[in-house]
Amino acid sequence: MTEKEPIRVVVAGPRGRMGSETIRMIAQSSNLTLVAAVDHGHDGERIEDLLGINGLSARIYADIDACFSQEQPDVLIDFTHPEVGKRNLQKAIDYGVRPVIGTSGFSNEEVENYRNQMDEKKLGGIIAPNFAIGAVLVMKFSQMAAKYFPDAEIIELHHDKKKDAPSGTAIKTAELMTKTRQSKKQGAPDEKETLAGARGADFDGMRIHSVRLPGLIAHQEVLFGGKGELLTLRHDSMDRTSFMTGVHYATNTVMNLDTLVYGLENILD
Ligand SMILES: NC(=O)C1=CN([C@@H]2O[C@H](COP(=O)(O)OP(=O)(O)OC[C@H]3O[C@@H](n4cnc5c(N)ncnc54)[C@H](OP(=O)(O)O)[C@@H]3O)[C@@H](O)[C@H]2O)C=CC1
Ligand SMILES: O=C(O)C1=N[C@H](C(=O)O)C[C@H](O)C1
Repeated sequence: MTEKEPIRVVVAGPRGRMGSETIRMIAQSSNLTLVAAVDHGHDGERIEDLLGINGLSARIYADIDACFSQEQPDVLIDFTHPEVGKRNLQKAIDYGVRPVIGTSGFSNEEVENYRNQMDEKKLGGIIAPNFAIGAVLVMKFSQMAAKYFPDAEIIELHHDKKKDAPSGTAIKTAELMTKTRQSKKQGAPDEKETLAGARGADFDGMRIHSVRLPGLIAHQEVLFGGKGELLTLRHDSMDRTSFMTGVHYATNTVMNLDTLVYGLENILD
């Protein structure tokens, strides 16, 4: 019996909170192999020297074109910054590398554009605003609940190094809720903010609030109010390992896809 070749993975953002956790996950995986990393500095260095993980001799490239043409990876995993993630995804499509994108900041129009390009090439990939299984379940449960409770508010809470607000997860949750929630402007019709921003961001009349504090990792609460009752859905990522089951699963799954999927919920059984 022949052993299956491991999936050849490149990670963009290897020094980051998520990129470094992803590299630790790959190092422990029996069917993934890290062939290189893409960083905007540290060109030519080795991952083991950069992260202190013994035995990971994968090279770091500052130039993604050089990385893809020399290493010929199967999959790119990207945890960088919104603008960088978009550039890297486009490069992955150009080189026929399957993208697994965790970086936030993609609009529906952008996803559609990348999907059209990938459909033409029959290239599999995923953009997932959140790879934690519990967070994905909160999104799905919120979609169910919004049908019965159109009055809802999302509170997302993150560490104070996070660059974007609201979180990609909160936006995706709100988008899923619009599939079942009757559109309405919430709160008193004549409500007035005496301090700008007090009522949070407006998404189809529903409010999203972003909390940023040291000590937090990634958390989300969705509150649904009805006559005499309140339903609260909450998920907490206590540690970035919470995202790794989803990243590993997505990396395996994109090998058998021929389109771009938006959201981990679309590939879970
Ligand atoms: N989908 C999911 O489940 C999750 C998604 N995220 C998202 O992932 C992204 C990264 O988060 P996080 O790891 O916390 O952020 P970090 O800031 O810790 O990491 C981002 C890394 O990308 C590096 N970087 C910047 N430019 C480039 C470039 N051109 N090429 C390669 N690397 C580059 C940064 O380097 P430098 O600091 O030198 O600029 C940094 O090391 C965010 O968008 C976040 O919202 C986060 C957690 C879970
Ligand atoms: O920046 C983070 O940390 C996270 N970002 C993602 C998002 O914007 O939703 C996923 C998770 O919430 C952690």
